[in-house]
Amino acid sequence: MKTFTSAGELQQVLREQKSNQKSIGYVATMGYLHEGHATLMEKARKENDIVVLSIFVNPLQFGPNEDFETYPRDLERDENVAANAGVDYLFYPTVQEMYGEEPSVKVVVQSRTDCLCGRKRPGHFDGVATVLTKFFNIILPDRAYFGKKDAQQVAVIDGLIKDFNFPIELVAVDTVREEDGLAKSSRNVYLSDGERMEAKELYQSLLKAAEAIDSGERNAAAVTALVRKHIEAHTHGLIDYIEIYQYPALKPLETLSGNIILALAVKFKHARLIDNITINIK
Ligand SMILES: Nc1ncnc2c1ncn2[C@@H]1O[C@H](COP(=O)(O)OP(=O)(O)OP(=O)(O)O)[C@@H](O)[C@H]1O
Ligand SMILES: CC(C)(CO)[C@@H](O)C(=O)[O-]
Ligand code: BAL
Repeated sequence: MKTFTSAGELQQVLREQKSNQKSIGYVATMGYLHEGHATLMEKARKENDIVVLSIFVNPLQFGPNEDFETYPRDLERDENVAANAGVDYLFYPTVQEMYGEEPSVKVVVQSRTDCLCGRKRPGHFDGVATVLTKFFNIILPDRAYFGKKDAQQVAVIDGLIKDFNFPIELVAVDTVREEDGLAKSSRNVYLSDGERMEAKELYQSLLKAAEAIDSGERNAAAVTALVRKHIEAHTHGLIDYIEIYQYPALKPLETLSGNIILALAVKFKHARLIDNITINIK
């Protein structure tokens, strides 16, 4: 595996690979890699000639009171995980390399952002879309791999790829979980032991809701109330949102039908966790 910090140098190497008809799979991350990330890389490894991984904690997608400064970082450890997962090229740019003194252009996402994390983190998806536009242009991937844990992000990137005509196949990968069901996340490292025990209840609450839906519950408010009650009873976390939408359109619905997403965000002391399930109601 070769690590690049220069966009120009990586771009040159990848353009040569493309001219040799090599297919390129791309995994975008903010680092502090875990098995969720490894699953994306391994899938990219199976489906492409070349695998590129980026590690970049993107300041544009963090709000002023969020955890940009304290986001966990460990390049040496990440290089090992990436090499073991079969990554060929690791791109690890500085903020200066990506944006210079100040970005002069940004991408604004116009739809699917007035709910969930888009509403709670104003400007977040503009930052995500801006940095991915740059990465897509630098890397020119054939396929790009993203996790369904960030389901709203997948929906927004789908729009970005279609609207800007990127010739990229978006591959959405199922959420990888700990044994007790907690979605793997770089931010889990900031949970105290007590919070870590409680955090498994997030997924349990979603499973409980899925059971209720399976048994015939079709009222969206009743389902979110059930999830709220479970989380309040079993954790000290602060609920940021529990919402249900059509997926991937992210349009509201009162009576459940078709493809839906039930998503939540809960704040613990030093970590805000998200999770979701999607269900196809026949
Ligand atoms: N548990 C997981 N299963 C599958 N994909 C995941 C998982 N966690 C993260 N990903 C995906 O990995 C990519 C990079 O995500 P990122 O680096 O933000 O990791 P993260 O663990 O989600 O971090 P955080 O939860 O702290 O935001 C995204 O496409 C994300 O959806
Ligand atoms: C896609 C991404 C790497 C863009 O910074 C980030 O939002 C993430 O890690 O999901
Ligand atoms: N996986 C989402 C990146 C973020 O929390 O900013």
